[in-house]
Amino acid sequence: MFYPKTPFLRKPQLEKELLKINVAALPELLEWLCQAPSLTTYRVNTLTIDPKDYLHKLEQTLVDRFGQRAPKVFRIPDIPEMMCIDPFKDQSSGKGGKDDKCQPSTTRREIIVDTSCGAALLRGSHIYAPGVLAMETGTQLHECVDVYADVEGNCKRGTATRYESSEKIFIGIGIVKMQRYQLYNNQKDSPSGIAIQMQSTVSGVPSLGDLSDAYGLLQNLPSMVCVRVLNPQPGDRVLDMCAAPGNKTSHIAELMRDQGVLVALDNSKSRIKAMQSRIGHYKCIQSHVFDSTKALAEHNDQHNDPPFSSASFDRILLDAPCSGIGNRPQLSCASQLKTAKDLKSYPNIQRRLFGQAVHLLRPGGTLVYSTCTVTEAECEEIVEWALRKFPEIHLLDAVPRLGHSGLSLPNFDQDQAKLLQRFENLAMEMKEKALLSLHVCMDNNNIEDFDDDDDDH
Ligand SMILES: C[S@@+](CC[C@H](N)C(=O)[O-])C[C@H]1O[C@@H](n2cnc3c(N)ncnc32)[C@H](O)[C@@H]1O
Repeated sequence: MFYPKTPFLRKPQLEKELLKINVAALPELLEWLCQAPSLTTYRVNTLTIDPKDYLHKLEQTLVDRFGQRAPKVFRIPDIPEMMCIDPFKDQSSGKGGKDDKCQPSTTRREIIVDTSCGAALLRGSHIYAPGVLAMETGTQLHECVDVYADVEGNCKRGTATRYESSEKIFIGIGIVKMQRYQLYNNQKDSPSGIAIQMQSTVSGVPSLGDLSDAYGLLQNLPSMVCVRVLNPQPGDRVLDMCAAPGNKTSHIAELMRDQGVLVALDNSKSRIKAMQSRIGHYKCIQSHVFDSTKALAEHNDQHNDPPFSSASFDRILLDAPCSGIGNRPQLSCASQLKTAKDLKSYPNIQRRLFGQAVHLLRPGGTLVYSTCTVTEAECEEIVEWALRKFPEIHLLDAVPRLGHSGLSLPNFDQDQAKLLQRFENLAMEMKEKALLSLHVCMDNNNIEDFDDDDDDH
């Protein structure tokens, strides 16, 4: 059964480039990137529900769906708003996020999806109507089908015959909820709704669909750690420099108990618009379409709208645009990465954003820098550059600590690297970590009016 060992199967040039700029990109890392994390995590909106009540609600949903085989839900003290579902917890079989019982059958008909849909299925999603690339003629309602992802990208939407390819990835087994005529024959309206309800996948992650609602949001563990490291408090003045779609923004607002000012910037008009419709009800959030590389005003007048005066924020989150290679599983490489030039373009914008953040942070404030990628150039090298460029800042331990240390570099020793967090595991023993991310806590404390009472860390 074919399963990729690198996300760069179709882009070997890019893989070569990555290996050049990232010594950590060993074959194990590439293989790990192709695999889905086994942990599913929800963040509870603590302004609308008590996490204990949400836990019971989630447990009930799992029992209704899976009966006695329902996976365990658990919480950890450091992030009480996080619910973790791990099908392999306390089990000796299926270790490492793989369900060996989920196998294809020559007697079942096939459904083909693209690799981004395939990745979502491995994390527990169902297949929605627009995602079905191929369904064989004669496929019946409620029929059990094998689902494959097309790595080559050659399968045309509406294909009615079996799609032959040596590089199609078996994803799992599903039940048909929509037939061909519903998917492809309707000229007027584009089809919507669940077309194939997944029963099981090779990742072993329960096929629950997305249970996000007003009480809980499907969100990866490192994203939650990131906001917990920022440690926003009610009444703070916080800047989220690259905010859309606003998943970390709403977490910050909830930890602030919706009290204080949370400025959310993003340079994408459509993404800010979508974010406003989702989280516009928080009183503390002020969102703007704005280029954060220009967020610092030339003159220090009072500014309510961007650009802002220097030292005007207690805490800043810089969740930077990045190459996105750490978003697992990567069945074929991140859609924003087309060429080696794309890969090399990110450190430049990350440095420009970082420079603005340092000036906007008040003395004694906290800055968290995070990415969802693995390259040293976008992670440790950015931190090493910032420490050299801005002697007024220094690293603080990123707590709570659920990831590993960062990587040490020639000018960035192990003691410094230990203060960072990297959610990546080359030894493969911690597959539950969702995506890769790196956090830097900064505290520019050598400025004269440093407030000693502010004991953030
Ligand atoms: C990693 S995503 C942010 C995800 C978000 N923090 C969350 O948790 O939901 C990076 C965002 O940076 C935005 N972006 C890219 N360049 C920017 C810039 N110069 N100024 C502001 N936002 C920018 C992109 O539009 C994108 O929405």
